[in-house]
Amino acid sequence: MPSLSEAFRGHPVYLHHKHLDFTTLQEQLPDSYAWTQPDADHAAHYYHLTSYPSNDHNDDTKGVPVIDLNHPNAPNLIGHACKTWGVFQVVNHGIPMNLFTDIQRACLALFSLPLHQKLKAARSPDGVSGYGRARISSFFPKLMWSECFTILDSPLNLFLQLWPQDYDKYCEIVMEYEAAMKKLAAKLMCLVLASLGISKEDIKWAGPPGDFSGACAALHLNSYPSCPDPDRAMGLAAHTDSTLLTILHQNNVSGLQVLKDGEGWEAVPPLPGGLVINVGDLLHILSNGLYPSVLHRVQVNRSRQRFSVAYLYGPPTNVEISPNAKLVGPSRPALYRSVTWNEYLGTKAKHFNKALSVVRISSSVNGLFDLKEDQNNDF
Ligand SMILES: C=C1C[C@]23C[C@@]1(O)CC[C@H]2[C@@]12CCC[C@@](C)(C(=O)O1)[C@H]2[C@@H]3C(=O)O
Ligand SMILES: O=C(O)CCC(=O)C(=O)O
Ligand SMILES: [Fe+2]
Repeated sequence: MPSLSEAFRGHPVYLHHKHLDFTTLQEQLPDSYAWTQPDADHAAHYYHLTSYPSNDHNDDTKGVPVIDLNHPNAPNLIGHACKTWGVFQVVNHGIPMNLFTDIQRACLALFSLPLHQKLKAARSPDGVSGYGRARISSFFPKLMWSECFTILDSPLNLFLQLWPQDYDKYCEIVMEYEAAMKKLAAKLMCLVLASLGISKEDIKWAGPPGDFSGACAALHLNSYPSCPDPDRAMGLAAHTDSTLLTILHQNNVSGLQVLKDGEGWEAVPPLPGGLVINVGDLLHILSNGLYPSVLHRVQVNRSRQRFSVAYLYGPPTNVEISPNAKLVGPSRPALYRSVTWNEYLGTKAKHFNKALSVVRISSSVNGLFDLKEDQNNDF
């Protein structure tokens, strides 16, 4: 089976911009990072930075759903959240609080290293793991106010380059975190599938015990340093993840926003001990468009560094994912052709937010119109 690290071999992304040393950029926002012009009337619509209104309401009854995984009705609540939002937060998920403290400590240690040290683990243009900018940077003329480490399976090789003497200090934490996420992701998959009326037995790659042990995943550690001019900067531009599910832990600094159909950008406030679950493009395909992948972005702020840890979870890279037979019928034909995660990552590397429409069979043939996808095409 090709590994995730082979997915980009044919689609190298050259991120040849120089600056990454945010510690030297604290006085004034360099033009290369300015997504909006000062005083420009058109600023509000520049690069869709705020082309949808932001909903800053503090109404607890609205906003991204928070779901207690121990709730007897959890599958239905999850199904409703996936259908209407493409994102939800979970509590009572069984991950001990100290694991979050530990992984956030690892983030602080990693991102606090001097730039020349971090660059020893720099990601190669056709590679997946290592230090650098988000791969999506190559689709934008401006730089994002963030840096990241991507880890596939063991962090050992990466950490050996960063801490030749002390490499095992954080290895254990990362491995423990990945193991906990793998277990939680399998549980979430069962709940999501149940909400679609699909059983584990319908998903061959889930394996006979139905533990999804063949799943593939990447751990993506993000840092968003404090920014001298946050209104003109962009932490991470609007994108969907190519995954089945993404499980995200954020430190106690806000910044994540999701696009809600017809309502605009909604903040996803950090919840102590909570985890954000995003529907990714592969679940969008598997659910035949019933659970749309969520467009999300990150805004930065003037005073506090934000860290997030994304567990990007998908099937074995060579398994064909297609709309599940139980969700396809005369009244709802298959909207997507089948793709492997490996192939889809290549499509995403080439077409970015248009990747879903590239694998779409044909909206006009089916007489159906997928609003969400059309929004994505604007980016
Ligand atoms: C498995 C993966 C998904 C991802 C590409 C990657 O190989 C590792 C990084 C992931 C990430 C995180 C930030 C947003 C994103 C679109 C990107 O550029 O890198 C996702 C990729 C994805 O989901 O397609
Ligand atoms: O930092 C965040 O909250 C979001 C990160 C993200 O979207 C990603 O890593 O894919
Ligand atoms: Fe994301």
